[in-house]
Amino acid sequence: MAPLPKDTLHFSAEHRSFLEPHLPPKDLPPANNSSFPFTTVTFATSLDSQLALSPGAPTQLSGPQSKAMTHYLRSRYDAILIGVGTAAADNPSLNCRIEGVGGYGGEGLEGQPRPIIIDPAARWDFTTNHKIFQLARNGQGRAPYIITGLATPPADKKAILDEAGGKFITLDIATTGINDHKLDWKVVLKALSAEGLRSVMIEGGRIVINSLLQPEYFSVITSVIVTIAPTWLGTGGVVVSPPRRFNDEGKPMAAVRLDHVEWHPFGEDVVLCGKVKL
Ligand SMILES: NC(=O)C1=CN([C@@H]2O[C@H](COP(=O)(O)OP(=O)(O)OC[C@H]3O[C@@H](n4cnc5c(N)ncnc54)[C@H](OP(=O)(O)O)[C@@H]3O)[C@@H](O)[C@H]2O)C=CC1
Ligand SMILES: Nc1nc(O)c(N)c(N[C@@H]2O[C@H](COP(=O)(O)O)[C@@H](O)[C@H]2O)n1
Repeated sequence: MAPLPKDTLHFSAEHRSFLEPHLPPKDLPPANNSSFPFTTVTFATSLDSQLALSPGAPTQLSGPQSKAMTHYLRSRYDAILIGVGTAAADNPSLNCRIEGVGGYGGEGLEGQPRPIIIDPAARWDFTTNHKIFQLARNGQGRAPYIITGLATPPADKKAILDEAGGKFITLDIATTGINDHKLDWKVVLKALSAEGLRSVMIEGGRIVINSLLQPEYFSVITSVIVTIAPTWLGTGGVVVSPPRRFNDEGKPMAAVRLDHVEWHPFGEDVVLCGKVKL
């Protein structure tokens, strides 16, 4: 057997049962054009609700145990979704590095999620040297699908995607001003189902999460899994804080609340699982 890659991660069986009620069932039926995928919003945050020190500064919040948990999650979803801000800032791998999945001791690409990047104006400036494409070439991850509003995306980028096994998916976008593109998340999720993707974990960043955690989308969020790291990043970071809501009398109320909540310690971090309270 070929040696495992050096960055292979391990996640012990004893922690898996805690997560199970919040994950897609292993026997999910095939997706179809009118279904929504099993959708989990999942990210790592600081105690001051920040994803990173700044949009251009990749910030390790998860400790080793919760990082392994995130990779176990990646093995359980058909797709993993981020915004172009994250793609541009982090040059992420967006693969699963848990022992036993494809490229890490397993067969083919089994257990590797499809990366989805929300890029309405096709501004992500990628080359074949970006990690995601290197991993796809090495058989350690899948090539991305990029969701855009452009009917004709740039030919050079399309060629890179085609060669790697990825593609652009064009959707209708409401444009409300320069650099202000708004995709309807229900349209995005249905488009993933139409691609046969039955489940998706949405990792971030801030704009993605804050736009998704709004009442019109509560019904399509199946679960929420948040890693909380014992650190304050301080002012000026990338903050998760969805828009404030107001009740019928115009009084402010919480933007979102979770119920069916469970907490689990992973090393120095704690992982919160729950459902959006409707
Ligand atoms: N700690 C963690 O778990 C995670 C941390 N991060 C961090 O988050 C930061 C990036 O966050 P951020 O800058 O907010 O970027 P995002 O990844 O949220 O991407 C934002 C961009 O994606 C497009 N987009 C997102 N939502 C929509 C929508 N509903 N409709 C249309 N377009 C949309 C827009 O592109 P356009 O501007 O072209 O219109 C928008 O500017 C990075 O620092 C990264 O490290 C990211 C993920 C997880
Ligand atoms: N779970 C989690 N913990 C952190 O501390 C993080 N910074 C992130 N970031 C997300 O993971 C992506 C990087 O993934 P790869 O290791 O490159 O596969 C990053 O782009 C964020 O989406 N997540």
